[in-house]
Amino acid sequence: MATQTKPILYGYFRSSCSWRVRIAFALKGIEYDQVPVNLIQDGGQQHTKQFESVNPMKQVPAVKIDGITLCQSLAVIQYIDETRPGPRLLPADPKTRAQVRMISDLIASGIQPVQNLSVLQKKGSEKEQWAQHFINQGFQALEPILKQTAGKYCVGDEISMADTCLVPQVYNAERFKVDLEQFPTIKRLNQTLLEMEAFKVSHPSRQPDTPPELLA
Ligand SMILES: N[C@@H](CCC(=O)N[C@@H](CS)C(=O)NCC(=O)O)C(=O)O
Repeated sequence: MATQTKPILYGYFRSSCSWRVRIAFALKGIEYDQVPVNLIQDGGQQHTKQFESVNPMKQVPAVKIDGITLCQSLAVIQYIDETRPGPRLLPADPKTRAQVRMISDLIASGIQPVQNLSVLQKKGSEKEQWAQHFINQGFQALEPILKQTAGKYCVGDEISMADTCLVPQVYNAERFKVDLEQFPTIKRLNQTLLEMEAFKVSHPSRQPDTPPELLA
């Protein structure tokens, strides 16, 4: 059950997986503290012994909440959905819930891992082309699925975990110069969601560890 202590998010301003959790916290109106883990500086602070004791996967996000430490952004989001009031991020209806999980997993398991920092670091000068290729390939599948499921948001007209995954992935797509004109549904949903306060306050350009030159 919820305690008085604020959750602590170990994250990085530009990490799409951290942004998913920041969106969920904002949608639920949960106050939290942030501990920045700079994925680039000094060879990556995710590799320190200190952080390894928080998340042995050496990835962000990790969250300390209610006396436990959780990693894996979707597990965190589902935990806060199950324990906190506010908009349901996993709908009650089994069919729409399955669609929310399908879209979230498509992004979180099918797209983001192949363009993760540790993968791109192995690709050297090929990294931009590699990331662009796999995000593009993932979006080719995501677009027709979203065309079927979307209303105002990814699944119907209720905000959900799928939306917390979509916007950060589009942010990565833009970084790697994926042509979003090919994906009108993804583009429309992204624009709609970015208008929402929860997506604005959690944006990479507005975090405590955002470098001054990138602050919005
Ligand atoms: N499945 C994990 C993935 C976490 C992940 O890949 N995090 C990235 C940032 S978005 C990371 O920490 N990368 C560090 C690295 O590749 O060294 C989740 O959803 O939380």
